Amino acid sequence: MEDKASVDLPKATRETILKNEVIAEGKWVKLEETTYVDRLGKTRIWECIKRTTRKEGMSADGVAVIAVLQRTLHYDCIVLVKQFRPPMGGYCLEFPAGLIDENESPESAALRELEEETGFKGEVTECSPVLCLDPGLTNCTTYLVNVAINGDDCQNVRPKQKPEEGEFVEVVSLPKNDLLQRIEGMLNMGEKHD
Ligand SMILES: Nc1nc(=O)[nH]c2c1ncn2[C@H]1C[C@H](O)[C@@H](COP(=O)(O)OP(=O)(O)O)O1
Repeated sequence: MEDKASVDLPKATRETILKNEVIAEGKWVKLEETTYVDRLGKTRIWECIKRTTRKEGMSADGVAVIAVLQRTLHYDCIVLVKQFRPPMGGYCLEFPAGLIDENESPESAALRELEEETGFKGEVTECSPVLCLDPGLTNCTTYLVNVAINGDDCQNVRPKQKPEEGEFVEVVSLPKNDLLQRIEGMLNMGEKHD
């Protein structure tokens, strides 16, 4: 019998980028129009936001740090930061994060950003592959870096933040198990219960 779908559908080709045109550029980000050919051979345009800070050869723009604060006789806590985010017009609770400096490894960037934003010194336990967070909008990429903080260590007993100019960060530590339960609850939200 004839396979009708393969007769009716135009032949698919691989998508190709033709050009990137900068429409507007600021100090930190730029708006580009990307002209590409879709899988059916049609030429299309996509509006993209890119960071200006991405240098040639950099594997990702930034790091986000999943930091677990471990202390004797305390529940393990995830260290988060709360700060005003102008694009959101409000406060956001986030993993400590920041841009990777030139020639800096994701692990070093993670430990540096964690210390700057929270004062805690930690040890990297794992690093993710490069992740894209909003690929329909931006080519911005990040590593998720797991860090363990020994809260009993004297250098972590009274952590002192090292904020950059204009950076105002509040540290919020939440019990790891509570957070995991919440996430698990959210993942189960769509499931049927008897
Ligand atoms: N999109 C941005 N607009 C700005 O006006 N300024 C920005 C943007 N992204 C980063 N920055 C500035 C703010 C800081 O001075 C530096 C470094 O930021 P970093 O701490 O590495 O990252 P964030 O945690 O996302 O601020 O860049």
